Amino acid sequence: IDDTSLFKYVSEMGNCSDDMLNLDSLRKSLVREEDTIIFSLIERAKYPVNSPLYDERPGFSGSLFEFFVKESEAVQAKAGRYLSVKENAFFPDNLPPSLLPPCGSQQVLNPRGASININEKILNMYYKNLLPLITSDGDDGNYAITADRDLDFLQALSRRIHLGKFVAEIKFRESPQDYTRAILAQDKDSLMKLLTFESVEEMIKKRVEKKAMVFGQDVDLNENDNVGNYKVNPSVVSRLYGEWVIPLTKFVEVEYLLCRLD
Ligand SMILES: C=C(O[C@@H]1C=C(C(=O)O)C=C[C@H]1O)C(=O)O
Repeated sequence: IDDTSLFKYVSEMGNCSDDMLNLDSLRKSLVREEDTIIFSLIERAKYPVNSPLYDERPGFSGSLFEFFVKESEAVQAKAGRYLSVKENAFFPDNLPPSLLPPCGSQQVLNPRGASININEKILNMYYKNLLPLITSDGDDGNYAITADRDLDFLQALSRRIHLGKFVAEIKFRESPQDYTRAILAQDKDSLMKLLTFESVEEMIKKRVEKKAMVFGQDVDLNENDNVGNYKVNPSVVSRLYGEWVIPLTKFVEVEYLLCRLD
């Protein structure tokens, strides 16, 4: 197979509607995900760290948190959540099948790339880096509701980060020649350079900080009473994006591109 037919093959593979594969409209979805992420972060931060939730417990084959997530994901799998290529389970092994049939939507992604799931990485980052940053010390015993808030937040993070697959697909289709060269060489550094837009990243970090100020302020009827009182520290939200959300999205983009020609 020569280069020209390879480009033709890969550009035609998985045709789909224009707005699914348009960088501007996909970036609008990423902006909307920011709201979900910040609101769910505020909700989780309402509770202290509640660390016994994450400790191994006899009778649970793991922690109470793992039990909560696995059971919740089993219900959601039956209701068809994971039929969507945008949704990835945290514990994908042994999930029950969906009780609903697949909706027959078009596969726009490379099938191997579509199955990338970095939730284990996201979960490790959550335990190690995020929880200590966003929660206060302490244990108020509200484990089930805390686990529920954790899961909402984690699902929002995971959805945003895995949208990197679609971003990568669009970028590939926009410049197949440049990407194909780097993919054939399996050159991660070049792929990272090609897909990075620093000005977009800077704008995002500023915007999420501003959103955290707006969403996290106390609202009452006296003007200017609550300036500077935020439910989560806005600079933590900017850090969340700069150190984890954006790098992990780009990690997914690179992983997707590496197998785009398989
Ligand atoms: C997601 C994109 O790719 C990269 C990752 C970004 C992000 O995670 O927000 C932003 C810009 C790019 O460096 C994009 O181009 O929109």
